[in-house]
Amino acid sequence: MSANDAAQRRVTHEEYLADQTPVLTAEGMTISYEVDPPVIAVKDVDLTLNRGEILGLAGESGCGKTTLAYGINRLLKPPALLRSGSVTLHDKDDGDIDVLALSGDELRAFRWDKISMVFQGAMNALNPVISVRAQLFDVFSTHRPKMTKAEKREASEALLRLVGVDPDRLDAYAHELSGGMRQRVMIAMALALRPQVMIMDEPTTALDVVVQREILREIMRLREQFHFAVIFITHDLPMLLEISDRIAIMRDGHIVEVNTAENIYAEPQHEYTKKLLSSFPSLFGERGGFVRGRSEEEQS
Ligand SMILES: Nc1ncnc2c1ncn2[C@@H]1O[C@H](COP(=O)(O)OP(=O)(O)OP(=O)(O)O)[C@@H](O)[C@H]1O
Repeated sequence: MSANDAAQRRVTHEEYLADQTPVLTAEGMTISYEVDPPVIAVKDVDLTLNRGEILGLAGESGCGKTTLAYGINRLLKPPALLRSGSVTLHDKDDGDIDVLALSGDELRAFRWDKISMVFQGAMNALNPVISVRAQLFDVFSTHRPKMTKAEKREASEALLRLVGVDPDRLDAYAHELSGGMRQRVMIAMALALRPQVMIMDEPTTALDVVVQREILREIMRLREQFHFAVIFITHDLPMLLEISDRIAIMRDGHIVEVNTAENIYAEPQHEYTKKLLSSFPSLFGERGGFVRGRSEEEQS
């Protein structure tokens, strides 16, 4: 094989995985909604997230993506019920943590610190009547009680700068911010304690395309800087192909295929993946490259 061939050869999923270290493993996850009749939303799902990796979770509305994410982060509320499964965080400091065994206080300490979540529609997650400052301070007060007020202010300002929000917005309330800014503030909160895993559930879906792309770029840049891993949930497969290292395709509660983004695009194995890909005609034109690779100027 020539050097050129080797450079161009796509790696197989196995080759890709051989270079990776898992940060989160979920096994045998089955989650139901105990209504009449019960809805089994997630069916015997296994999912491994590697350190520093962006794993896209794609699939059409109602296939169980959000339910799986909530199950992994212990956010399920009745009538949702985790019927079976295990979730292990392979913590870089404390070794393996059995997430499902954490008690109330342990769980509060764990969330945001080890795994944080950016929800669909930040307006629901941010409290509209409390200032951005108070919400960021609250994360620090709960998890880093020794921090002084000055340290919290400094850290909060630095976080806002990181996500491209002017620190003078600290005194603003969520309802005074644009949708894009709210989502950035949410990302800042999720980054506050430098978690090893971030779960992002449709974090940019409600935003216009320009703001969406800006925020995706920020997420990619921050990931390079802080090496967190991301489970990125969306039904927008073209976007996932741009930003993800690997993609898991979910359908009707099952993960039907997982592979590197390149292999999912070039050699989809499952019929449903093929169908999903073909439902985005734009994929068969020139691919975007808007987040990775080319700069704005090069694209224009
Ligand atoms: N509270 C509930 N009671 C009963 N069924 C529910 C409830 N919440 C969700 N479901 C069902 O569980 C299944 C999975 O829903 P889920 O929200 O996880 O899907 P999703 O892939 O995240 O969809 P979307 O992209 O629309 O958010 C769906 O069939 C949904 O109707």
